[in-house]
Amino acid sequence: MNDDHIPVTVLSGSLGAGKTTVLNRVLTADHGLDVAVVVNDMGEVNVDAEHVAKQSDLAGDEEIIEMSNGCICCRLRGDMLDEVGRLADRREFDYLLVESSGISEPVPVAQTFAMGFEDASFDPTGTYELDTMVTVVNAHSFWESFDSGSALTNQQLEDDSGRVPEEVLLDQIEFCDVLLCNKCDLVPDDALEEIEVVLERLQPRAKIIRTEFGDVDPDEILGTGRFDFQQAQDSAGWKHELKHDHHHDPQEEHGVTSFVYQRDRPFHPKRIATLLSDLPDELIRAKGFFWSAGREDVAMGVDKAGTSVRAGPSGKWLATLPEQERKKYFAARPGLKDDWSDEWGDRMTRLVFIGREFEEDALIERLDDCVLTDDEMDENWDAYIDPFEPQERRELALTNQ
Ligand SMILES: Nc1nc2c(ncn2[C@@H]2O[C@H](COP(=O)(O)OP(=O)(O)OP(=O)(O)O)[C@@H](O)[C@H]2O)c(=O)[nH]1
Repeated sequence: MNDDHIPVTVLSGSLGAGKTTVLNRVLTADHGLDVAVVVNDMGEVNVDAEHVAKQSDLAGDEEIIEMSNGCICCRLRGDMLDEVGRLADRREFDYLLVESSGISEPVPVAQTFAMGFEDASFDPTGTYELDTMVTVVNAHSFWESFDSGSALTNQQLEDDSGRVPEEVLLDQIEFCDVLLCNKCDLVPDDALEEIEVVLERLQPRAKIIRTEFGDVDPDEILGTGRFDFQQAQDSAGWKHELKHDHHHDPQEEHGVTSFVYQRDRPFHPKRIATLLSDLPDELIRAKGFFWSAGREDVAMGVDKAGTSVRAGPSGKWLATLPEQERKKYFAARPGLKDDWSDEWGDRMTRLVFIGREFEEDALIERLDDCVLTDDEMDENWDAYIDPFEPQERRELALTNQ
């Protein structure tokens, strides 16, 4: 921690998860810090900021900056920096707490503080230091979504990039240092254990803390020094499982299962597209890439968050790169070569599935039915219709709602 930098904690979490409640708790707690606050509301009126000011009974010299009519992860990125730059000029506070809107993507918000933003007049890197990324999870709606076997949230708002709340919530969970499992009073204890297992599977690095009405010890979210951009970026459970694909056997705990599906033969494009549009509802997360026969140029990415499924071209196979470039790539990433095949290079399938009470054997069998048969291996794959790349769009969003 740089002593002359102002530490920053960012609170994320879906709408109504309890971010403002946590913020108020922290502002009224006795931690000896002068905290300045940025509150990002999406609505016309800055309800939260008014609420915070009222509830926390802030003295006139405390600072609350309201950012509304846009999201600090996209449209208001530069504006937020201008504001915190002005704040820093006065330096009458020693901690900055940011409540992002429910639909803010955490990565760009973190990047804004950790690396600055090209369009902004203020460069935060000499003044601020990102200390802790906190995600508040609404345990009650998270749990209900399990039981309904469907969405992780039932809000239908899309953010500016057209992503649905479930995808954003998963980003918020997968990219954070501390997870506050809030509204625990509304959920029975055994369900809480299950929720924790799911959260751990999705995000093994984060510290998980159960809260009711945001009753967290401020030390758990202020001045923790836990944030590390690279670690946060690499910390998603699915990345962890892919990288340490030590266990292809399903890992089961409290009915929560995760496993890596890996095959070196391609899928039949039509069959895998059909399967991807009909994945079990109990699957909370699917992520990774696969080889679709006929697409020896690009890997297909899969991203399932709750009910939303996206599948489409996600990057060239390394095997398509010129020898020199490929060598450089491998040199920088030892260990990557382990899976290389003489015939097909890195063309292969590696998919991580995380779900609750779903029948993994049945899913594995269905996936295996999508893999090319011996006869199909000898066919002309170019004749297959590619459902993953329609004319106008590079990405096909398969949404099975
Ligand atoms: N039962 C229960 N209610 C809670 C808890 N935490 C917060 N609430 C209530 O849930 C509602 C939403 O809480 P907020 O703190 O405003 O949530 P938020 O995440 O800031 O919401 P947005 O700013 O709209 O995204 C409020 O009515 C809170 O009083 C909790 O642990 N249990």
